[in-house]
Amino acid sequence: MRIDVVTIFPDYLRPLELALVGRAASRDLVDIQTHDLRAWTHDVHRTVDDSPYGGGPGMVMRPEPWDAALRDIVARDPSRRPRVVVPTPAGVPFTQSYAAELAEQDWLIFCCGRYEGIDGRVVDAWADDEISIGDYVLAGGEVATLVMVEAVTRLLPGVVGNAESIIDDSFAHGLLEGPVYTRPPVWEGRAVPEILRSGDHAAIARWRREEALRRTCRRRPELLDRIELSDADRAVVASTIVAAHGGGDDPPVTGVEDAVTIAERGTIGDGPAPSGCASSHCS
Ligand SMILES: C[S@@+](CC[C@H](N)C(=O)[O-])C[C@H]1O[C@@H](n2cnc3c(N)ncnc32)[C@H](O)[C@@H]1O
Repeated sequence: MRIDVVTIFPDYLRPLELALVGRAASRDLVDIQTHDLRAWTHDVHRTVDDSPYGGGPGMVMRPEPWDAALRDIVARDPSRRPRVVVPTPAGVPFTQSYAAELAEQDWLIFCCGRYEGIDGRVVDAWADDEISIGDYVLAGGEVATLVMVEAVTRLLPGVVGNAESIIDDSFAHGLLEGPVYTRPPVWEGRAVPEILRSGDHAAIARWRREEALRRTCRRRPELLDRIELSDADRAVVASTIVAAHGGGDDPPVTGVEDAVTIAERGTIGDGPAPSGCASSHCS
């Protein structure tokens, strides 16, 4: 995959030279090029912004340098058509499935806005995607691009050594991943759940599924509404909700719809663990 990033702060993208993404680049699994938008300006001050039409605070990035930069970069490989991504808090939420979709492309260009953002006309002319990494406002698109490039790159074939770890990640099956443990077996008086040391792989898989369901139910119950749940899954969800209510006065819970309803009422939280849960995170 080829990735181009256009920014007025190329040094901000230097983390892409490090760790997993840096290693992927050095192994030619991804080719990442960073470009300084100011290279496509023609005035002595290398101006990329101007005041907003209609008044108001801040500055807006002018369309001409963006258009010139994108034309130039695209012309470097006429045989391919890139997918152009503009990070913006006003965009569509970035998710794991969005990352997977972008990982299918063979060329991505990220356009890092600054100030009040990029002139809407050049966004309309070029952007295939306008993506938000969350409901908060950053100072620029560089950090959002780092987030997206890392999430996409680790899905490229060969990048993550043990590809199975990707398969079990949070969101891969629509659930949050449960807690994980390593040696020592007891740390500061806290023991690793016995089941994980049992060698019974079927029981371990079941336990992990249940932990994932409990955690998702407590922290992101709306995710449960988007996936198929077996009867066994539903029983885990129901017991989690009952436990979160102290096993108490609420009517019996029959399914995910109830979980979501209760969650929407704001009455479910990281409450007490369902009985039988061995994880320290559940106690
Ligand atoms: C200060 S923000 C502009 C915010 C803009 N006035 C708005 O409210 O939508 C400057 C740049 O940071 C980037 N940015 C800020 N928050 C972001 C987010 N949550 N997701 C993606 N990009 C973001 C975008 O590139 C944006 O153009």
